[in-house]
Amino acid sequence: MEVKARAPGKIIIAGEHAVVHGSTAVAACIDLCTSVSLRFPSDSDNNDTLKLHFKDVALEFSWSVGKVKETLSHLGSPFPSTPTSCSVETIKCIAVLVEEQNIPEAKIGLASGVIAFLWLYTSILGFKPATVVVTSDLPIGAGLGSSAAFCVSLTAALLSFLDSVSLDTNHQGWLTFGESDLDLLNKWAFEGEKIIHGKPSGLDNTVSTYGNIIKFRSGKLTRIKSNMPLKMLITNTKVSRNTKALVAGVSERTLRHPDAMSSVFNAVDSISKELATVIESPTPDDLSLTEKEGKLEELIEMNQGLLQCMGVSHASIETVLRTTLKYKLASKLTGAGGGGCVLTVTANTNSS
Ligand SMILES: Nc1ncnc2c1ncn2[C@@H]1O[C@H](COP(=O)(O)OP(=O)(O)OP(=O)(O)O)[C@@H](O)[C@H]1O
Ligand SMILES: C[C@@](O)(CCO)CC(=O)[O-]
Ligand SMILES: [Mg+2]
Repeated sequence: MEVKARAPGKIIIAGEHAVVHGSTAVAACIDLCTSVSLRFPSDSDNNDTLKLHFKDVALEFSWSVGKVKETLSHLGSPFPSTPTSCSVETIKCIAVLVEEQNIPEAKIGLASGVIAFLWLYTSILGFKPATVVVTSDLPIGAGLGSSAAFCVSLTAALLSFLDSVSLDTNHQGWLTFGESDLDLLNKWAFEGEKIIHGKPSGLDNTVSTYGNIIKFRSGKLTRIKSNMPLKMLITNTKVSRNTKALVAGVSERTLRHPDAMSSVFNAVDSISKELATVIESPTPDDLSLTEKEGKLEELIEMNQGLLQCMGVSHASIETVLRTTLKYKLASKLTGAGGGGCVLTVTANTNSS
């Protein structure tokens, strides 16, 4: 039996990093997805292996299910309906299973994704042999939420085997989860993100799980209905970075300058809220569209300035900003920054 699940990546239109510290953020999913296929061997295969294949980075892992069980069975897995954090001790136990796989030094950054896989797999399905294959349209580690899309698509594939989860409505040939199951999916995916990111806000997994455009603050999402066309260009600087390290860097700066950083986070909160209002408000004519686009561009520029204050911009991002400014286009980094992707508003009525 084989199941295939997919989940989208995202752009953060406003509020990254500040959202980790309690500010509002606005994010939208994009039509680039990560897909996970999960296949159980037939009884006649007499197979005792759990295999994981990261196709995009050409890495294959395999474990004897007996060995995985020996390492983790004391936890009482599976506990699929109880999204549970992976403790530091358990991460250490799983890390031993990952170290045995001898990941080449150049790809060692992917190890946290493998730990997240083993935690989600064993917590939801227990100790069963299977082959899991991961492929993605998304650049990995570039700010478009590849880690969240991985956690959400993997969790969706795993949960689809539970009797309690009902998959019904057909959406473009894919079955979807019902509202209460989406909540379970999102909570488990968040546990995976915690292993990869350290201290995620939950924004990325939430927008990947629920889709469309959302406003998000302190773990709570509000769906947004856009009342204007939103045209954005995404530029990948191809400078690789690591979200966990960037988030930790902002927290350290916050410890050094608590008052100043608190003002920065408050300003971002106001920007995200105003941006959401602009997107949602009615656009009766071309004149109001031009006015709204102007506001959107200004808010994007202001958010970028504050991201610079947080210390997460990068020379490669500044180069894209200077280039788009030549064409009077507003840009900001999207995701964790430090390289990765830049978002540019390409307004409909901008003729310059
Ligand atoms: N297709 C994939 N194959 C294997 N591992 C993946 C894949 N997609 C994501 N990952 C895991 O996610 C990690 C990248 O996550 P990271 O949070 O640093 O970047 P991102 O999610 O792309 O950007 P951001 O968090 O800023 O949106 C990788 O190191 C790997 O562990
Ligand atoms: C940098 C950050 O705000 C977004 C990463 O896409 C981290 C998070 O919200 O978890
Ligand atoms: Mg990520």
